[in-house]
Amino acid sequence: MTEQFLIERPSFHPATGQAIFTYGLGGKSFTETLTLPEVDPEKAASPAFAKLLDLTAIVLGVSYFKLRAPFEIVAPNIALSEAERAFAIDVYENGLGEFYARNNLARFGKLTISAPHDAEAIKPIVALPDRALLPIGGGKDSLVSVDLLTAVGLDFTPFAVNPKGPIITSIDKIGTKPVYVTRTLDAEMIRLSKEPGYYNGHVPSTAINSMIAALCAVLFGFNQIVLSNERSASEGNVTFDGRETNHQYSKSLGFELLIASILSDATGGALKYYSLLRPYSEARIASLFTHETKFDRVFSSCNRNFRLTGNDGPLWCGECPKCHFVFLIFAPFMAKDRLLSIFGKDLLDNLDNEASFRELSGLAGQKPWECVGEILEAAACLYTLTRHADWHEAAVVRAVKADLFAQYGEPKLQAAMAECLTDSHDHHIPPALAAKVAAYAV
Ligand SMILES: CC(=O)N[C@H]1[C@@H](OP(=O)(O)OP(=O)(O)OC[C@H]2O[C@@H](n3ccc(=O)[nH]c3=O)[C@H](O)[C@@H]2O)O[C@H](CO)[C@@H](O)[C@@H]1O[C@H](C)C(=O)N[C@@H](C)C(=O)N[C@@H](CCC(=O)O)C(=O)O
Ligand SMILES: Nc1ncnc2c1ncn2[C@@H]1O[C@H](COP(=O)(O)OP(=O)(O)OP(=O)(O)O)[C@@H](O)[C@H]1O
Repeated sequence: MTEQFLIERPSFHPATGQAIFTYGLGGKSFTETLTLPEVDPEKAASPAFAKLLDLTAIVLGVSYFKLRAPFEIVAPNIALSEAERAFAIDVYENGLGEFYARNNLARFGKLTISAPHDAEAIKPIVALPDRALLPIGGGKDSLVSVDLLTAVGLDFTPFAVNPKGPIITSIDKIGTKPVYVTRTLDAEMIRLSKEPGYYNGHVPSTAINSMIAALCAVLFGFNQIVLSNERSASEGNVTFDGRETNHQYSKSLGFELLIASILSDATGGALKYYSLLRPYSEARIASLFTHETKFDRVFSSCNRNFRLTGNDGPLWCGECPKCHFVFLIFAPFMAKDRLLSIFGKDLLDNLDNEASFRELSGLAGQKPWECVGEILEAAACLYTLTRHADWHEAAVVRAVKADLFAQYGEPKLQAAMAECLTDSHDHHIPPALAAKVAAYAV
């Protein structure tokens, strides 16, 4: 028989706040659990919540599906509309694009999802107060959103899945009571992913966290989920199997529009989902971050902090592409002593890092499989540093300068920097809020 991935109907238990998700693959059963804060059972009884729970089961399934990546997905007890089926396929194809590219698996356009048809996908409206749930990732981006929402006076509550390290310390500094969710993955899945005969790889974590946020929005009363995804997140890494694959796919604008529509239908139009930082490049976000110093000692964008088992090293490892990229985009805008005190060392004055900066700026290799900005953006920031009093003599800046100029030419680099600092109108922020934020973030 053809191998299938089975997604069972999930269950929710208001008394314990636990949502249980069960999956089947190759004769094995896997269970993932979410533990939410104390819940009003009435809120959990709405058709909107039932629909969101089913869709969450679909999205969380990617972690288990990827062990074998079979072509057939079956969900015999989860009814899906045509739009929801397309959403599910998008999550399992494009959301796992990096996983397929790195494991050389041709799955694009070949996956099927067999599930009953839901003819009434647009659910009755749920009453949700005008409050924002703000996912906090512990890095610079969501903290810039904190600053913007505070400035324009939109009431928000911090939200995190499996909070740890910089997420907790940043939320403590924000000083508003958060909503925290504990997510427990099946330990057998993690064990198997290191065994022969099984695959491992990247999963679309923003899609996962967003579905969990949607459950909380309905249970705890928030009419909007405000992401902090930058415009650079829409750029892919490599073309594989005829498609552009993107490490940050579920942070892209395309995915944002798709999930926003699915969440809106599930709640009768009550729940909005948008990224407040979509108009901005990473460089622009870095420049906005410099306005506030209170998070300097507690935030980190280094993903080593966010492993399931936590991090026993420094806040910034200083070795990964994400550390290098964030250092690079802060350098043009932040006082040098402040930047050095955040990172604890000068990443641009160490030739061991030259190859990494070359990859980030398109002078070698490919864009790293990491949460980093656009190639041209990195090149433009490096160019700015070649003319910056504090940085033009840094070892890496000197080492790459000639190649940078030869590859791009000064006019292109200057234009790219100007483009980085020009805000885009291609976003999905409610217009009145967008206007207020634009007036503040000049
Ligand atoms: C923290 C991190 O970057 N983890 C990635 C890393 O996993 P690693 O083995 O080093 O550590 P763990 O995260 O603790 O994972 C242990 C195993 O569990 C599997 N797993 C984890 C989470 C999950 O939801 N499902 C899972 O199956 C994992 O595969 C390990 O076997 O490498 C993995 C393989 O490439 C990555 O998948 C891990 O990435 C995490 C899922 C993660 O949360 N990453 C975010 C920091 C991240 O990359 N965010 C992107 C946005 C991506 C998107 O489309 O939304 C970004 O900010 O750009
Ligand atoms: N554990 C988490 N729980 C809830 N939301 C999260 C979590 N991790 C990341 N997010 C959210 O997912 C989105 C993408 O995360 P990302 O890592 O890009 O942002 P960040 O941590 O704010 O900034 P940086 O890019 O500097 O790391 C952001 O909106 C972020 O707030």
